[in-house]
Amino acid sequence: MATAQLRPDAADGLERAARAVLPSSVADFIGGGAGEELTLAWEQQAFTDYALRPRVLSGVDRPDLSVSMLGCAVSLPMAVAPMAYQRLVHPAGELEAVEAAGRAGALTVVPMLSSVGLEEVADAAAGPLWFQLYCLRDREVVADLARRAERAGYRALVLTADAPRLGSRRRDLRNGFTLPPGVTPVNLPHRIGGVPGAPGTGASAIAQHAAATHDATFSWSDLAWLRAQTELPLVVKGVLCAEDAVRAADTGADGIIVSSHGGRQLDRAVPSLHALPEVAEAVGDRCEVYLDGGVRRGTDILVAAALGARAVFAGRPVLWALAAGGADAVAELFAQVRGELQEAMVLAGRSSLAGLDGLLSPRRRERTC
Ligand SMILES: Cc1cc2nc3c(=O)[nH]c(=O)nc-3n(C[C@H](O)[C@H](O)[C@H](O)COP(=O)(O)O)c2cc1C
Ligand SMILES: CCCCC(=O)C(=O)O
Repeated sequence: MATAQLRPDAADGLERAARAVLPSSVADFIGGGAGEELTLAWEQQAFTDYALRPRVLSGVDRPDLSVSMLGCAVSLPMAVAPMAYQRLVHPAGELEAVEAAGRAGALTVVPMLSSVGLEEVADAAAGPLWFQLYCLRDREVVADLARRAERAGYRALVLTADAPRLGSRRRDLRNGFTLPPGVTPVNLPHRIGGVPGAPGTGASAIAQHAAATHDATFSWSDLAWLRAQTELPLVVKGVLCAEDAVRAADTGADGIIVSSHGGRQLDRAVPSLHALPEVAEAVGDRCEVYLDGGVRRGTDILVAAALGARAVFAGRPVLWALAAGGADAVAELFAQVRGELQEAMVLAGRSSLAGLDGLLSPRRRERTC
C-alpha cells in the first residue's frame, strides 16, 4: 500500500488497511481485549477527559521532542510496545518494526515471544532496544533470556507483571485462535516453547501456552531475584496503582510502565491514563514513569506527558501499520505522530516536554469511568 494513502488519518486508516489484508482471527487477536472489552474502550476514551490550556505569544517555533529513556537518547517520546509474534502480520516480523522505529529515532521493546530471535533482531536494529520478559515458572529460562539480552546489546529489561495468567479474550476463544505454522516463540527452549496450542481444545493457543509457562506465584521477592540477575536497568510493566509503584521502586526497579496491557488482561481495570498521576506522584524521581494504552496521536502524548509520563509506548497502531505496509508504513506512522506532536506543542506554546505545568484542564466533571 502506498504510504501517501496513510496520511489523512493514521490511527483509523491503518487499522482499516490492515483488516483488509489480515485473516479476521489475527485482526481479532490484535484488536481484541479481555472480557466485555470495557477497559479496551476506556483506554482511548480517557484521553478525551482532558482539554489543553494553550499559552500564546510564547515564541515557540521548534519544540524539543527529545527525551532520555533510562539513558537511551531518543528524538521522539513514543516507543514501540512489546507485542508477541509479529510474523503473524508481516513475514519479516519484529525486524521490520525495529527498522522503522530506528529510522524514526524511536526505541523498541522486543517481546520475549518474538517470532524472530532476539539476537537477530538486535543485529538488525538501528535504534535502542529493550527486552521484555514474562514471569515464567522456569526461572532458569528467565535468567538465561536476561543474560542473552544483555549480551546482545539490549539496554534494559521490562518485566511484564500483569499476566499471571492470560485474560479471557472472547474473540480468540470464539475463533479458536492458533498460531500458523512458522510463527513460534523462537527465543524459548523447546521444552517450554514448542508449538503453542492446538485447535479444538477449548482455549486459544496463546492462553494454553501462557497457562503452561507463566507463573502466578511470581511475586515481589522474585522481582528482587531478577534484579540480582542483571546489570541492566529493570522496568516493571503493568502497574496501575501507587502502592505497587512504590513497591517496585523499593525492590530496585528503575522504570515503571503504567499499563492495562491495552485492555487485554483485567477487564474493568482502571485505564492507564487515569492511574498515571498517582503513580507519578508516588515514585517521584525514584523511577522513570512511562505509559501505554490508547495512545494514537501526538496530542495523546502531550496529555500523558503533562500527567507525568516521560514517554509513551504504542501497541496496536504499530501492528496495523506493519500489516498494511511494513516498515515504510510504520515509519510513516511515526512521522505523522511526530508532526502532530510538534504542531500541538507550537500551538500550545510549549517548547519542551519537561515544561508542561498548567497545560491540562479536566474537560468534564464526570470521567468516562
Ligand atoms: C497483539 C498484541 C500482542 C501483545 N503482546 C505483548 C507481549 O508479548 N508482552 C507484553 O508485555 N505486552 C504485550 N501486549 C501489550 C502491549 O505491550 C501494550 O501494553 C498495549 O498494546 C498498549 O495498548 P495499545 O495497543 O492501545 O497501544 C500485546 C498487545 C497486543 C495488541
Ligand atoms: C502470553 C501473551 C501473548 C501475547 C499477548 O497477546 C499479550 O500479551 O497480550
